[in-house]
Amino acid sequence: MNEPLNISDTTINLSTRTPILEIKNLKKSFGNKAVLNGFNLKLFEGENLVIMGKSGAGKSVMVKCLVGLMLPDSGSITVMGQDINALNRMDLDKLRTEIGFLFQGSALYDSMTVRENLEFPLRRHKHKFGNITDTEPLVLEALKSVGLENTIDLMPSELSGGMQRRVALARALILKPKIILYDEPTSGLDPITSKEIIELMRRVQQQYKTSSLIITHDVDCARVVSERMILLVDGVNYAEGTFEALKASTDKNVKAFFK
Ligand SMILES: Nc1ncnc2c1ncn2[C@@H]1O[C@H](COP(=O)(O)OP(=O)(O)OP(=O)(O)O)[C@@H](O)[C@H]1O
Repeated sequence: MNEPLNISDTTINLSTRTPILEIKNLKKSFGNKAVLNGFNLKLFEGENLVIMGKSGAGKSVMVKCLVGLMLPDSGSITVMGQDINALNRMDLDKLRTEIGFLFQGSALYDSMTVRENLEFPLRRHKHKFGNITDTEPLVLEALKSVGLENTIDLMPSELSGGMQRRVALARALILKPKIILYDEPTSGLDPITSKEIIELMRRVQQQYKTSSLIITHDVDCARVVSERMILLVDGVNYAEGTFEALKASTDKNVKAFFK
């Protein structure tokens, strides 16, 4: 296994921290095309970890393996100490409530109000909070954390693209996950709305004390939200370090990310 280029930064000390999510030696090929070639990752409690990779580098394949939508050829994924490939459906479903997702297309259900969209995960994962008869306080709390409590009875079509993404984040937060997985959280948004989402991601982390895995192409987003970054090149974690340390690197593959 190749060691990643460790662009060290003395301001972060990882040895004292516990990984909440760990990917070990993940491999996935399609035919004779190796997409993930022994990818490793540790997400520590309370950190914002950004993964950057060029288009086609295998970020989506990695996310699909992580959420159980795709089986890796080999390697392991451990979430809160549990190997996800060893879990039965029920236990996997339970564990999924500890991970909130904000995907690119984070589609809200068009035919449901904002309230109903947020109630959906509460009803689906009853085991987490029990059978809640009054969902309104939880719905309002989640909407408040994204600054949109006044949209509770609106339809998604009445919201701007940025507001829809914030509601989708509220829907991810309502189950109080320990980990949030953001896949291209700013894609398709104008620069001002992107900035709002980026600020919100920082606030959410402080308020909910989540650990976040953020997959993005957006260098600005990476600069603002990342505590640490991993650059995915040729199916492996090519380089790791803080944004500033990586940006200062003279390695040509690393420099290519910051042009
Ligand atoms: N189901 C599949 N069958 C065959 N090849 C696939 C499949 N899924 C992904 N690939 C291939 O794996 C490679 C990595 O794809 P992936 O979607 O993970 O890239 P990415 O890093 O997410 O790119 P982007 O930033 O453009 O979304 C691509 O070459 C893609 O064609």
